[in-house]
Amino acid sequence: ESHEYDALYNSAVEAYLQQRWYECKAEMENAINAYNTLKQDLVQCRVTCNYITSEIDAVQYLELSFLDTALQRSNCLRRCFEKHDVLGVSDEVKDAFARRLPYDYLQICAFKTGDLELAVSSAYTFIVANPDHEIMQSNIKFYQEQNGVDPTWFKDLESKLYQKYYSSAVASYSAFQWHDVIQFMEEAVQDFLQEEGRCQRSCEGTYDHESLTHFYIAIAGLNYESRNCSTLVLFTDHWINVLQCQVNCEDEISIVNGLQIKNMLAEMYHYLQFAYYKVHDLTSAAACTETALALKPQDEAMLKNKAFYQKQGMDKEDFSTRKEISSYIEARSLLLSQLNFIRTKYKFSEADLDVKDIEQKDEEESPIFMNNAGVVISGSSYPNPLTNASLFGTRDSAFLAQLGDFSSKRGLTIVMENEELEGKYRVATDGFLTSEQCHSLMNLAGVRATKGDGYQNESPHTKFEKYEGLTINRAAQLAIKDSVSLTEAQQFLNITETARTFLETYYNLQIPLHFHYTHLVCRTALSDEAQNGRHDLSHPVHSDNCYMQKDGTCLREAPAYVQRDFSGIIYLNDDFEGGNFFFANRDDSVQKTIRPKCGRMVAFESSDFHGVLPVTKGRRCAIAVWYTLDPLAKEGSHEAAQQLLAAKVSRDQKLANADLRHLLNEHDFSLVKTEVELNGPERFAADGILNEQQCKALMKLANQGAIVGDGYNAGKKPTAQTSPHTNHEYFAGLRIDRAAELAADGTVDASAVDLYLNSSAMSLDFVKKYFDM
Ligand SMILES: O=C(O)CCC(=O)C(=O)O
Ligand SMILES: [Fe+2]
Repeated sequence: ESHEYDALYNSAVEAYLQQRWYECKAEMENAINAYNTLKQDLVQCRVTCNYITSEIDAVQYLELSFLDTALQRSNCLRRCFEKHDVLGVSDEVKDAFARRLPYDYLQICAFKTGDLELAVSSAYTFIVANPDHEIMQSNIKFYQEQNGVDPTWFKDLESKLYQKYYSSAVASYSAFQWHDVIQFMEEAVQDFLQEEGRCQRSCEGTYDHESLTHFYIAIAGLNYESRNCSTLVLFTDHWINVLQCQVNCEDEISIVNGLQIKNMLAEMYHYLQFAYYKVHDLTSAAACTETALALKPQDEAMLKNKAFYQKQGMDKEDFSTRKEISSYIEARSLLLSQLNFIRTKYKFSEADLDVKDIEQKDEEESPIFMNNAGVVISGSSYPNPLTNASLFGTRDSAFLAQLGDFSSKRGLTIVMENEELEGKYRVATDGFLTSEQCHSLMNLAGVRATKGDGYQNESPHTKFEKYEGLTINRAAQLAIKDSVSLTEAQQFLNITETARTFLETYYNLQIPLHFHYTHLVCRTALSDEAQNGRHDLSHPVHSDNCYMQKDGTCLREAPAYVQRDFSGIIYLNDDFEGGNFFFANRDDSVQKTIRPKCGRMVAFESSDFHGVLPVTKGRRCAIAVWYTLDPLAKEGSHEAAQQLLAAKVSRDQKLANADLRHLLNEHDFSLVKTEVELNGPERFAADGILNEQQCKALMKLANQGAIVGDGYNAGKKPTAQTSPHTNHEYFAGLRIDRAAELAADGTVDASAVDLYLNSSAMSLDFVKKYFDM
């Protein structure tokens, strides 16, 4: 059956499809209004029913009294939802609204009916949530170029109050309207906090309908001793999701005009303290400074401000965190500790439970290792580009054929994919290298991987292994100096390029994938005796683009390499013990291991938790490549290395010419740059054509014989003009024929003129030989 809200939306879409523009416009506006009211009702129900659970203490989660309360709450919600008919909307329609699709339709229908203002704001509202939508981008451009379009029409119709206030406050700040900054920003703060509360209420959503009632009924029917354990795990999983969603709320809403604002709350108090200072309200300024610090401790600017206000005579009492924020922080830390509690306390029972998750862990010993990347940084995360669905093409038969073709042409075999590797974007592929190639790359690593390149000689991860690293750039540098073989360095580059194009193809990416960083790494076990008492990993569980938190989440924020989207590790050997790669669970335990072998690549989303089991015997080598979708973040050195090697090839080709080689050797000339480095055909740079002494002699010749205009005003008398190019310089020349005349009448040194003649002849010879003429 079709629900009321679905019907409204679908009928508007239908009108659009049938080009009934006026109806489309009216109905879509209706649907949008109805949906917004619905969202408010939904939150209101949760607020109303929430008091029932609000008293629950974390420890009570296991108690029956909690289940009792939960059941009451569930009933309250159900009554409220029924009253407002808030369940009457399908997931598809919910999704459409979440993606702001209605504004895409509304934009067209409004335009067709001549309502340019609504068309413009709809387009803008849509692009705010879909910034990469190309068609809408060009629509926006089109509207910008239309006559009679008012710039204020480009506004976000879905923008929340706090977003409007925030924008107004920032605009007032730019206009030095301090009182307005205060007024708007104070409103923005209040509404931000309310919105954060609404967001938290919506997090409780996923379970409210359908399964929630069943679930609570199921749980309430059991007594404490005989409770069904898998139901409890189900419940725990759900509750973790809810808490996690609530923890994320702050970041989730820290967006203005489609832009993520880092530490938005702290930022607001930053504006406030400044505005209060400007209106000479130092007490409020001090309080806002302290509040900003409570939200973002160690903020340098704010610490300086505090010192400044102290100097202005503000006392300790003046620096008190504002009440709304102290309670906000308190509530937030309670949330975090609940999340932590439920994650750790509930885990213990899992060992006794017969659930799928646990069975898998038994395949492999699953040691719990400490992760040493527990850096906690507050603030908002780097947005994950992979959430943009339009990034990936459809995996239809045409695509599969193309992938098959690509793989077979290069001798690649996909051996394990998402399903088997239990994740998203995970793939293991064999055949990237032949055993000769593996050999020669291991040789490259062995001969030249040096201390300080990529990593130190000592492993950054464990004292039980030695660590060698070689970056792509250094490999190229070494090849230039003939310290390593050019072919090996080229292989290093080529293999990463093949891997890159493979992943671009495999993921069916609609935009290019770039290198972010590349290096070759070998881990070697120290002696057998040295392995005694070893309990650590070769590479502790980590993520390649974010910081793992104690609570199992991951903070994608600098200084983590936030731009990394995919990781690919290409293995060079398997004749070592231990050293399996593994994907990790959120508690650092092993989820799935993969045995390295020559030519095998394992690729995954960089945020995935993973690590390397201890290498207990032998040497394990791999090429690690990180990729980014952000063209601005692409690895400069990868291209530089490619250039260097190409330059080397081109130079080697030139030097294959024996005449040129001879000339270079004979005169101590050196070829510095060729066409490749100079970015164009028939160009070169060479050193050593003249030595220092010769340069001095020619400079002296110029000083004695050069005159204004010579060479440029040939045949004419020197003019008053100082330089043919600029009025700010004196420009003098000495043609070779006039130099000869001057030598003949003794005005200049004849040997210098000889040198002038010889060196130009030499350069002619060089040019002829270089270009093989
Ligand atoms: O060598 C491996 O298998 C993984 C290495 C890794 O995860 C890393 O370097 O970030
Ligand atoms: Fe990694």
